Amino acid sequence: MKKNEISILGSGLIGSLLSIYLRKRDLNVTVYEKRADNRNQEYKEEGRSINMALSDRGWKALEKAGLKDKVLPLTIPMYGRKIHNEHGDTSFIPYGKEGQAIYSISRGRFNQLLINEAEKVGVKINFEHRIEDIDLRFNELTVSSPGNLLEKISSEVIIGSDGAYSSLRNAMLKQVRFNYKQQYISHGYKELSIPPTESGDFAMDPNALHIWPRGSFMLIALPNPDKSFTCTLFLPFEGGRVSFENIRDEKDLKGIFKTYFDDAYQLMPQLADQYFTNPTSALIDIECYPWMLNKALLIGDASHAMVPFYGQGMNCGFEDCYILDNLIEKLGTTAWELVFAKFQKIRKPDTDAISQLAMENFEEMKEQVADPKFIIRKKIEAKLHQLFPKDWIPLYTMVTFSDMPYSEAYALGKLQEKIMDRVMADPLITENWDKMDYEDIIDQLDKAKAV
Ligand SMILES: Cc1cc2nc3c(=O)[nH]c(=O)nc-3n(C[C@H](O)[C@H](O)[C@H](O)COP(=O)(O)OP(=O)(O)OC[C@H]3O[C@@H](n4cnc5c(N)ncnc54)[C@H](O)[C@@H]3O)c2cc1C
Ligand SMILES: NC(=O)C1=CN([C@@H]2O[C@H](COP(=O)(O)OP(=O)(O)OC[C@H]3O[C@@H](n4cnc5c(N)ncnc54)[C@H](OP(=O)(O)O)[C@@H]3O)[C@@H](O)[C@H]2O)C=CC1
Ligand SMILES: Nc1ccccc1C(=O)C[C@H](N)C(=O)O
Repeated sequence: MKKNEISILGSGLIGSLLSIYLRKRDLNVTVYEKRADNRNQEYKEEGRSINMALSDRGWKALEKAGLKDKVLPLTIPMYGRKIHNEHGDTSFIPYGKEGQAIYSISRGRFNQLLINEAEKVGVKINFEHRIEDIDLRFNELTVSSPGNLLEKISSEVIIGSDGAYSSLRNAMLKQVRFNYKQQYISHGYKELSIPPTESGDFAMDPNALHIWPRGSFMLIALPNPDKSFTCTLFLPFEGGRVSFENIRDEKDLKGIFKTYFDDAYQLMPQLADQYFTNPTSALIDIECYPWMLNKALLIGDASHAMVPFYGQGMNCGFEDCYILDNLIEKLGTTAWELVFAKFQKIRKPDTDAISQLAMENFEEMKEQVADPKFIIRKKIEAKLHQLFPKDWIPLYTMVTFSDMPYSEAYALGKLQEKIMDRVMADPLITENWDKMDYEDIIDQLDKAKAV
C-alpha cells in the first residue's frame, strides 16, 4: 500500500496555504482534491462565493509564507462601508483609521495562485481525487479517482482542510466523545452582479463594501478587478413578504428590487437571469471538538465553519495555519500529537469567539448600520481610539486590523459595548457627542476591566 508522510485533504484556500508551510519544513506533502484542476480554463464559478474580504490576520499568514507581494496585486482595498438607503442616498462609515482597509479578492484567482505556489515548492496535488472513507485506526484513506478507481493510502499524518462538509470530520463523528453541533440559520444567500458601465468603469465607488441594510434582510456588493461588483442577497428562506420562497417570478423580483434596492436595480440588467439561474445557498455554523485523533487533525472550515458576516472565515483559517506552523517550529516534526493537542487547546476558544461575533455582525449589517445613532456611536469609538489608542480599540479594529486572540477581542468588546450602551442612552448624544468627557469613558472601562 502506498504510504504518505503528510496527506492534506482539500486544496481550498486553507489546504493550499498549509501545504506550502509544511513543504517548506521539508516534509513530503500530498494533497487530495475532489474538484478538477481548473487552472487552464477561464475561471467560472458563477453563483458561488466569488469574492471575499482579506484582512490583517490573513495578510500576516500570507507574509510568513512569502506570498504577500504576489497576492496584493489581485486585491482592491475597501476602506469602509457605503450604506445605501431606500431612496438611493449613501453614507460612508470608515472601517478603521485612515488607510486601514479590508481587501476584496476573487476566491478562484486566489486559490489558483496558492495552488501554483504549492506546486512550485514541491507539493504533490492530486485533482479529481475524492476522499470516500477514512479508517482512523490506521490513518488509512480510501480515495476515488476518475474511472471509479478506488485506492487505499496510508499516511503518517492526515490533515483535513476539506471544508464545511469535511470527510475527516465525518470519520471522527463515529468516535466516542466527539462533540458536534451544526446550525443552519434562517437566511440563505444568492450571488448576483453589477457589470461595469458602458464606458467600462465601476458603476459605484470601488473602494468600499456596499450595504443595502433593510432590517430583516440585506444586499451587499464587493468590487472585482474587472470593474464589476459581486452582490450577495441575504434573505430569509421563507415567511414574510421578502423571502426566497416568495420571489416566484420576474414580477415578484422586480417588485422587491424596485421597492428596496432601486439604485442597485438600475445597475443590474441581468438580474432576472442571474436570480433564477444562480443557486440559493444555505448558511451554516459548525462547532466540534476535539479536532484531532492521534495523528489526524481538522483545520479551517472543517473544524469551525462560521456564517460569513464578519468576513473572517478564511482569515481565521489562515491564522490557524500560522499558529500550527509556529507550534511545529517550536516542537518539531516528530511530535505531531503534542503539536495537535496544543493547537486545538489554544485555538478553540478563539474560533468559538469569532463564530459568535460573525452571527452578531449580521444584526449590525442588516439593521444597525441604517440607524443614524449607529454612525454617532462609531464616531465616538473612533475618537476614543484616536485620543487613547492603547486604552480603547473598537471591536471591529481588534478583529480585523490586529492579531489579538479573537477570544480577548470578544471579551473586551463586550465590556466596551456595555459602556457605549450607557453613553448612547443620553438623549442629547446626537448634539453633544463631540464635547463629552472622553477620559471618563476610559475610566469606566478601566473599572469594568478590574472587576
Ligand atoms: C458567501 C460567503 C462569503 C464569504 N466571505 C468571506 C470573506 O469575505 N472573508 C473570509 O475570510 N471568509 C469568507 N468566507 C468563508 C470562507 O469561504 C471559508 O472560511 C473558506 O473558504 C474556508 O476554506 P477551507 O479551505 O477550509 O474550505 P474550502 O474553501 O471549502 O475548501 C475545501 C476544499 O476541500 C475539497 N473537498 C471537500 N471534500 C472533499 C473530499 N471528500 N475529498 C477531497 N477534497 C474535498 C473541496 O472541493 C474544496 O476545494 C465566506 C463564505 C461564504 C459562504
Ligand atoms: N459557513 C457557511 O455557511 C458556508 C461556508 N462555506 C464555505 O466556503 C467553502 C467554499 O464555498 P463554495 O465553493 O461556495 O462551497 P460549495 O457550496 O460549492 O460546497 C463545497 C462542497 O461542499 C459540498 N456540500 C455543499 N453543500 C453540502 C451539503 N448540504 N451537504 C453535504 N455536502 C455539501 C459540495 O460537495 P458535492 O460536490 O459533493 O456536492 C461542494 O463541493 C465551503 O466549502 C465552505 O467551507 C460555503 C457555504 C456556506
Ligand atoms: N465578506 C463578507 C461576506 C458576507 C457578509 C459580510 C462580509 C464582510 O466582509 C463584512 C464586513 N467585514 C463588514 O462588517 O462590513
